[in-house]
Amino acid sequence: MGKVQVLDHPLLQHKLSILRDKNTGVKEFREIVGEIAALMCYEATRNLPTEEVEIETPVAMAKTKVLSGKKLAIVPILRAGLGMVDSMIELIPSAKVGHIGLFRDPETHEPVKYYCKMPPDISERQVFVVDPMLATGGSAVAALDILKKEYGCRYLTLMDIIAAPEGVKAVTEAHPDVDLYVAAVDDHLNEHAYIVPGLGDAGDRIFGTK
Ligand SMILES: O=P(O)(O)OC[C@H]1O[C@H](OP(=O)(O)OP(=O)(O)O)[C@H](O)[C@@H]1O
Ligand SMILES: O=c1cc[nH]c(=O)[nH]1
Ligand SMILES: [Mg+2]
Repeated sequence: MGKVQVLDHPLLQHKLSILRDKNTGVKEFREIVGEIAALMCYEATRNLPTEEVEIETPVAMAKTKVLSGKKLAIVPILRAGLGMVDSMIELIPSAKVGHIGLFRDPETHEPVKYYCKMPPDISERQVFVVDPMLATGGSAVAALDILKKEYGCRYLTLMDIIAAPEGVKAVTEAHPDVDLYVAAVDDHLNEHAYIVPGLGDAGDRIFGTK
């Protein structure tokens, strides 16, 4: 069973409150999504393997650590997941980026796939799938299905800023091997499958499309 970790660091909770505020404008919303993604990435990469290397500092020889193990990839679920990518790449500059385009059908709330492009060696990489919102879980489950079944990915982590309990349940049942990192688990979904209290439509607030 993958672990579900709710990252309740005070900095994350503070920034999340700004995102939730309906008066927060596009510029600040976008900046804070990036800041939250960086803080979450810091925690989600905590257990990456390291190896010892020897280097020469200006003062002496030193045995120090560098990242080892699998190469990394970041896979945003379009559109809203794009808002999390840049700040993560700043922390992990060697990561490759794949894209999965999914939108929720407004009537059925089922995910509809419209785009997919992955680095050629994605199956060998440790993949971080990112999206600000985990509502019904349909989009995240579909993205993880695509990565496993169509691309042979085996090492997957999911990062969402806000989750609904329904989404956490759907992902952990469909993909029990995948670790899930969220900054908050909210109360419930409303009749439009929006997270309550949530922050509204993350994609629209990042890109100013409403
Ligand atoms: O858990 P679910 O019920 O599937 O809902 C979550 C999905 O909905 C949002 O995307 P949306 O469909 O609004 O597309 P967008 O990012 O292009 O706005 C969000 O960014 C997730 O991808
Ligand atoms: O609350 C929600 C649910 C799905 N997608 C969003 O952007 N927000
Ligand atoms: Mg949207």
